[in-house]
Amino acid sequence: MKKMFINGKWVEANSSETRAIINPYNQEPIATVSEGSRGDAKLAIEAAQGAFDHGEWPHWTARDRGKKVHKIAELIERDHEELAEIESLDTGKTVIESREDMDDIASVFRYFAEIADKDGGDVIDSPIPDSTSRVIHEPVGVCGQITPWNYPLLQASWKLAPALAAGNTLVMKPSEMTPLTSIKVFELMEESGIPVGVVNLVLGPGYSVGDELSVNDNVDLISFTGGIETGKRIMQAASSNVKNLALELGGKNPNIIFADSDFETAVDQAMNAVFFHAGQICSAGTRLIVEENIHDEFVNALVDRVRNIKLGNAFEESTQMGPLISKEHLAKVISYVENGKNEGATIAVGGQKPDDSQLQDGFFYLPTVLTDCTTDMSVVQNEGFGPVITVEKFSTEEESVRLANDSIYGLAGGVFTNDIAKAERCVAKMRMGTVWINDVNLYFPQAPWGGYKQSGIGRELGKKGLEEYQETKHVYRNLHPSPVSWF
Ligand SMILES: NC(=O)c1ccc[n+]([C@@H]2O[C@H](COP(=O)([O-])OP(=O)(O)OC[C@H]3O[C@@H](n4cnc5c(N)ncnc54)[C@H](O)[C@@H]3O)[C@@H](O)[C@H]2O)c1
Ligand SMILES: C[N+](C)(C)CC=O
Repeated sequence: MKKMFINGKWVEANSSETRAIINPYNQEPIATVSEGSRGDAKLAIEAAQGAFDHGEWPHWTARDRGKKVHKIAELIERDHEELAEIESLDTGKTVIESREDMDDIASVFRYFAEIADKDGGDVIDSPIPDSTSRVIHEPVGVCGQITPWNYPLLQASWKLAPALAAGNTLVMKPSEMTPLTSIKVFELMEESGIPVGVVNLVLGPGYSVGDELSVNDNVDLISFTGGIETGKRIMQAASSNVKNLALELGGKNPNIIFADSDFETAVDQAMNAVFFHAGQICSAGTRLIVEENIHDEFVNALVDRVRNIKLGNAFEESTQMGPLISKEHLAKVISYVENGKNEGATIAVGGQKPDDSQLQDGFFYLPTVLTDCTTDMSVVQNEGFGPVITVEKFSTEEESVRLANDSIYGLAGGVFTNDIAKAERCVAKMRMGTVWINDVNLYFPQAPWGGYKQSGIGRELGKKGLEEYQETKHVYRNLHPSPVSWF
């Protein structure tokens, strides 16, 4: 049985409760893990608080913290294949995708290890004679970190690496559905020799463990990645002690396809945008906005290729798309497409579970293209988080951007055109945290990631990703102290 990591020890839940973790490809159990509760979260917060208030970690030099974060990267690189296999068993995503995730994860630890000691603060030109003024960075304190099931370890790495590089202590709660790679990385962090109490892992549900991290007065920062409704609840809970707050929420991401784009590339990337990991990606390009004079040709080419996507077991080389995460999520995707149909969308391909007898034990849904879509439809406005793409038409550049921005979300989007001036005009008007020109779904540690509008607050990755985990202190020094004699 897999346990939780609290104050340097692997422990069972106080209640002794457990949870079975299943493979979404065939519903077979792959592990049993401890199921923590509010009391376990409180113990972990106490441990993190002790390590912050009385431990050595926040006082290590940034260079030494960087070395430790490099060590964690080295251990992840050593166990790369094992981690990738666990991630695929747990999520159903192809092992090729999981291997790429593990490369990205090691790079994230390397990046924050590198920049840990690169910004020692600023010297200010003080406007007051005979004084000095400087700005320094300090860790925020105890960080609560809550992660989703779709990219379990990748999203964890975006939180763990900067929090550690900045000198914080932390309690992480992974999704109850996919905790296995997070457990393994906590084993690696223990092996790296990180001081006791600095990193703590509590497993269990959001309503108890996640809520305790959000509401507890001894947590100084809550960093959450997940759905918009949960994000709103966490924001309210975090007001209890005015916590620092970082929210990475959902997206309903448009790709604008102009007639002058490279046709084959645009069709190919429209598929990459949405069918990786069966569309269970926050930045999945689930909305195609296609110039009307190529609309029909584009849809035909897309549908021809979508028909041939191979569904299957994550571990077979020929598999291009795995299952959805759970029975409940499959039911949500089915009803999402049904709603689209009822609102007038046409199913050009897909729109049902596969017939293939080999896929009946998994939570599979066929890659789906919905045409005749308009911006007011729920399938165009709501995040479905499945392998479903909607197609809308536009006739002018101005209209394409207006449609793209017609959303409560603002996570990411794309523009496909060979007219670079046109692309830049669109980019300037698109209200999204990331815009790709002639590409989709790219992210790397050097560039910040996050959303406009209801897609979130704050940024992960890049220099800003470290700053989320730092307080800023102004230090003013009077070089000639003497009475002011005001009173
Ligand atoms: N913006 C990004 O970078 C990004 C990245 C990955 C996923 N996401 C989003 O995540 C969502 C899918 O993930 P999900 O279904 O796991 O999301 P979710 O909101 O259901 O759960 C996310 C995490 O929050 C916990 N949680 C649930 N209720 C809670 C509560 N009341 N208090 C505290 N924690 C609680 C869950 O246990 C889980 O660990 C999608 O909307 C997707 O777009 C966003
Ligand atoms: C942020 N990203 C793209 C890695 C995963 C989103 O679900």
